[in-house]
Amino acid sequence: MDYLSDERKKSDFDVEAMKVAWAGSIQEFQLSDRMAKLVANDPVFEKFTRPMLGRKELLKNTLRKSAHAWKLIIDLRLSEEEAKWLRLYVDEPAYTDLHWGMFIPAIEGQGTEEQKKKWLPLAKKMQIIGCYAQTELGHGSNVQGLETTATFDTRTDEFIMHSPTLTSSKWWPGGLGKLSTHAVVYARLIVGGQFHGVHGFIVQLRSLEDHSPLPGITVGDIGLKFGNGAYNTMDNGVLRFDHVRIPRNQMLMRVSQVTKEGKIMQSDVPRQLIYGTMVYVRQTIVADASKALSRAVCIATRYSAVRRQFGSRDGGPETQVIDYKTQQSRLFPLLASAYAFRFVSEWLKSLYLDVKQRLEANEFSTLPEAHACTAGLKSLTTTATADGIEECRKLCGGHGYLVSSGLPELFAVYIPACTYEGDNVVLMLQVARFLVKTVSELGHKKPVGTTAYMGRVASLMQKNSAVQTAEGWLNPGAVVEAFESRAARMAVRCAQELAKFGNPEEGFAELAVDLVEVAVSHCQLIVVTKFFEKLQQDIPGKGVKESLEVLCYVYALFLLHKHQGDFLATGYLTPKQASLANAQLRTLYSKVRPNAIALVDSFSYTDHYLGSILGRYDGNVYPKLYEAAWEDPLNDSDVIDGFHQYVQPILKQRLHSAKL
Ligand SMILES: CCCCCCCCCCCCCCCCCC(=O)SCCNC(=O)CCNC(=O)[C@H](O)C(C)(C)COP(=O)(O)OP(=O)(O)OC[C@H]1O[C@@H](n2cnc3c(N)ncnc32)[C@H](O)[C@@H]1OP(=O)(O)O
Ligand SMILES: Cc1cc2nc3c(=O)[nH]c(=O)nc-3n(C[C@H](O)[C@H](O)[C@H](O)COP(=O)(O)OP(=O)(O)OC[C@H]3O[C@@H](n4cnc5c(N)ncnc54)[C@H](O)[C@@H]3O)c2cc1C
Repeated sequence: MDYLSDERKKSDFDVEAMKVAWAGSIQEFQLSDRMAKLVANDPVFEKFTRPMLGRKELLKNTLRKSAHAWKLIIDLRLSEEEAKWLRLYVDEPAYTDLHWGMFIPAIEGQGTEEQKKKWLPLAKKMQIIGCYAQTELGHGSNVQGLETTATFDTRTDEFIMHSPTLTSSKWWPGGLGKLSTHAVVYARLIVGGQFHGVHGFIVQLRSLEDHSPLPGITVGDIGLKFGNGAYNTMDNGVLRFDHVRIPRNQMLMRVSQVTKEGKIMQSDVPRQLIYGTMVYVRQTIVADASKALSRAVCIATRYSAVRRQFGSRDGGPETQVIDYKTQQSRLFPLLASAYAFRFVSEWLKSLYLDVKQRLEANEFSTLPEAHACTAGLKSLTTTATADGIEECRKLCGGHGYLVSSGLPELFAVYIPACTYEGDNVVLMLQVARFLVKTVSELGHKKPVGTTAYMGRVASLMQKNSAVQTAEGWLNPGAVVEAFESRAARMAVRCAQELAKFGNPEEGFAELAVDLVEVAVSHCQLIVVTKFFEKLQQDIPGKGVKESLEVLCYVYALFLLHKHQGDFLATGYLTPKQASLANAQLRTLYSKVRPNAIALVDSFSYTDHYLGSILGRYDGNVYPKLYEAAWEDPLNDSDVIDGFHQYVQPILKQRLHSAKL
């Protein structure tokens, strides 16, 4: 029985067409759908018991799933795209993520043609397993502060990899702890006693015969992480080198080369390319944010339609909690954010592919913008998603706290995204630097791309909002101009404050909090703009574009309401205009309400992928929750192990003293 069928009948758009809009194209939808079903129907990929497994059992289970996934990739001759979808739906972090997601891209981006020819075939056939060993016990954010050394020995034509201090121990790399045979290790290049910056080196860590660590290498797992199951399926590791020698040609040499004689040769490739793998991964993390948030929102929306509380005076049905305005004001902006992040990630992927092509042709002019966009959007979307998943847990009341709701594990697995691949504050400060530089160059350099609006800074500083009515806010021009003016005014004001400092670095440190706010406002502008640009495209299907339009306004006006202090303080909006935006937001929530279930159905998630009793497609929540309780190992027997030893004596003592 479908307990949500009445809800599904309320929607006024074509859900199948929306599924295609969400996926990006019919081909992408079919591909994703095929992989989702393949995983859901395969018992090896069962995941309900995962949070109850001990660490060793858990990791072994992950290895079994990874091996099975690899066998499917080979046997079914899956394409790279299909393999990515398969990985998504298997839904379990594993050492293979870092192998495919960072080790291989690092070699592709920073290796010479010769190096790529040697290492990539081995890696792509998984004849070696690699990880990305950058972070150390003492430094993660400050990459230039890494302490591991790679000292060139001209006599033997080798680098000596060494960990000179405790804090130089590599710490955190996924896949390093127990599985990797190789790593791209980031270390200080020392030639002729001189430091020449941090570079990547391919280092073999374990024997390809018996997997034991090679001489001079100490390697292991760093221990349990937050939550049950969750990211504990990953062997994040610690690694130390004791004067380990590697051949010279294992330094990744696309950016700088070291000759046999110990000469450093700089190519015309900018140094920043050493950070290139991070640009790639940050871009994929934005896409992952929309997936994680949409998943949490799907659970919370379906459950909010099933759950009833209060409101019945005559014995009739109580109110569905989704009908409370407060519930809508917390849930619908998250639903809109999931769609907004999906579309901005689509745009970011195209920006990245363009930059990648240019980099391959040694054209580097767009790298700074790509860095600012990937860093900023990674930071913005992961922060909102982590907070959003927790909000979804609260939207599900007490039952949201049960592991069977799927939300605790989703939260635990997701939150490190705010830290890995760059701490979110550190990344926003990178965006701020880029914006300050853009403002300082306005006189002689025309800003392009996502900062093009800065070119109209004079008019953005003068013109105020013309909105007079709540309906006036349903105008893309009015909304985008509001976000542009806020971002431009905040950036200019910050640049003026910075100019008061004699030492710019001192000013940057002192004004860091304001600078982060400027960066956030710029990134929100990007997301809002890209959502409106998406709506300019041909989006087929009855009512699909109209529903997306409503979500786009919800996203933008929710942000405007949340940050109205900025809009008011910059003088672009009057308090009346801000309250008109809020009134419009309430109207928009009423428009979302009948479509809410259909909008989450459009994600096309299987019950397996959602992994949530509260988010079941059929809404059959209560019987399934009740059933699941009895499957808990504690309910295997009526009297629990330990009772006779530890509890009964206390009870008996009470009986004894009661008699007294
Ligand atoms: C087939 C199967 C498929 C399977 C698929 C599986 C998919 C799985 C996906 C992968 C899963 C991933 C799981 C996550 C794992 C986490 C891994 C990590 O955390 S790894 C560890 C991650 N660790 C971190 O993220 C560390 C974070 N820290 C950093 O990135 C840096 O230290 C820093 C940026 C903060 C400072 O840098 P620093 O050099 O000290 O100082 P400055 O600030 O002065 O910058 C100098 C100049 O460089 C510029 N620039 C900077 N960055 C970039 C860039 N990326 N680019 C370009 N440019 C960049 C900057 O703009 C400036 O330019 P200019 O003004 O001179 O023109
Ligand atoms: C689950 C997980 C997986 C990971 N996987 C890998 C991996 O595969 N490979 C790898 O190399 N690394 C990996 N990492 C490490 C990760 O990339 C780093 O933890 C991350 O870059 C943050 O660096 P940090 O730990 O040094 O934080 P810190 O920089 O020490 O951050 C601590 C606090 O200081 C603040 N802070 C730091 N610098 C500044 C500044 N300049 N201005 C203002 N505030 C600042 C931060 O905002 C934060 O609040 C992983 C981490 C996690 C949690």
